[in-house]
Amino acid sequence: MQEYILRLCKELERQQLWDKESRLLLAVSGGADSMALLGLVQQLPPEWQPQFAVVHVHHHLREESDEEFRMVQDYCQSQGIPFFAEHWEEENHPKSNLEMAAREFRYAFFADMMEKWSASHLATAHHADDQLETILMRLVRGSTLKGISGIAMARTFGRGHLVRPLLSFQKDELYQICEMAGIPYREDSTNLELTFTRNRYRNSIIPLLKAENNQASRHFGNFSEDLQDVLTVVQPIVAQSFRSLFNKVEADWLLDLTGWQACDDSLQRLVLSHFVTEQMIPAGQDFRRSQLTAIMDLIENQSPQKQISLAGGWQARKRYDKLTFLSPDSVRIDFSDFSEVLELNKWVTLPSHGRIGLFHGDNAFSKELPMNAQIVGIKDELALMPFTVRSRRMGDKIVLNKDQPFTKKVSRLFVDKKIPDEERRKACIVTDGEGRILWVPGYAQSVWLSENDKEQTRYRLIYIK
Ligand SMILES: Nc1ncnc2c1ncn2[C@@H]1O[C@H](COP(=O)(O)OP(=O)(O)OP(=O)(O)O)[C@@H](O)[C@H]1O
Repeated sequence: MQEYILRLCKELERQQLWDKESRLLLAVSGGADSMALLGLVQQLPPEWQPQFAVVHVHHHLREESDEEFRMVQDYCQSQGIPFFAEHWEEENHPKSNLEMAAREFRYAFFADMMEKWSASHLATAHHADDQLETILMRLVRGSTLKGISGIAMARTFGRGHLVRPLLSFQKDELYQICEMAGIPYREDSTNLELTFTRNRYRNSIIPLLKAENNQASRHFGNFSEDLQDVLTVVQPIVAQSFRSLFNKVEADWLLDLTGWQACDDSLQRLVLSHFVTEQMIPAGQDFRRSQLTAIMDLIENQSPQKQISLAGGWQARKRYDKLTFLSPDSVRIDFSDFSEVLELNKWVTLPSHGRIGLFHGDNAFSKELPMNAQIVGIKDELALMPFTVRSRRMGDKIVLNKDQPFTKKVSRLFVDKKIPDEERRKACIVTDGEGRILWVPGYAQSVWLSENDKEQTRYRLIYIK
């Protein structure tokens, strides 16, 4: 045990994670990892032991959660360690993206507790095997440079710092620490329940890598540190270019493309990566590299006016020599003046959500469309090119019903269908060359559209939400 404690002290010194004046919150789930962290911190020599308390989130996801909660609580009570817990009640669980929501809830509580307890540091028990999995998963699915550098040993969080003192410890060693120090733990089932992809890596892929070289996780850890070192050194140069090229306008960011073109290609990519990881996505979350490529493509695209949707509700809008990154809040408002002509065989990304396209009437590629694709045929003889997709405007009217056509205000249509306000704002309108409203995708079809999408028409419109 002494050997492990010394190792932790060395790590604290090397990385300057905390000192005895710090106030430390330990995130303890009840698994071997975080219980080992707690055990180690308890046994730190006085020069490295800060004041500490335990924070725990009861997720109410599994029956065992109760047992874990009680075990951590009882252990803290018996050791005289302050213990703070929060419940994520079942009625607050979302239907999808449970893992992400659980994580957000957890970290919001941790940040809140840092305020309340005046903590300077929060420590989680991420270890070398977590690091290996994270880097591998991010490399495989495509991530930014910062993303593939893995879990950082320390970063700013809440009113202080989030630290991971066990990143150089292997999972097996954490089990050993619990056994040696007689610390109770429950099998880490949080992940088993929540992260299916991670589990595939953990159970199938990582064992193969470790069979190849049992020091694999240590080597990934070294790689992570090396890459983070490189990024730290390069960072000031990139940040300086970023400041000279990007301007913040309220919640949005403006990029001057003239200055951008004068910049070296490699620096462009680094600056963009810096922008998305530092400004667009919440700290600690990963960003797909394909998003970076999409932005580069938009910049280099011949067309002077174009816009694309990005992760997290952001939009990139190109207007000649300016590229605006619209924040999710601005996107909601900005949709009010959106208008784009539909070109044959091309998708237009809608600022609110989804995409819409104009295609030939044959059913050639219907098979490749997602299940939620909505397809309508345009009656050949009636609607006139060019077709446009735009946001709603005051006074928009649509002609409904084939047998007895009648005109209806689009706003009335939403009222009748009891569509919530935020949905109404996102709705789009397709018009023909005469400005007649053909379609309000998802809500109403005019008499200019065929009743049946199987009917032969020259053109079809496809909307994918
Ligand atoms: N319910 C919980 N209560 C307190 N701390 C927790 C809880 N769940 C996880 N933690 C902390 O977070 C660490 C990482 O846990 P886990 O791997 O389950 O989370 P994760 O979602 O993968 O983390 P991250 O998204 O931060 O990488 C644990 O070792 C522990 O310190």
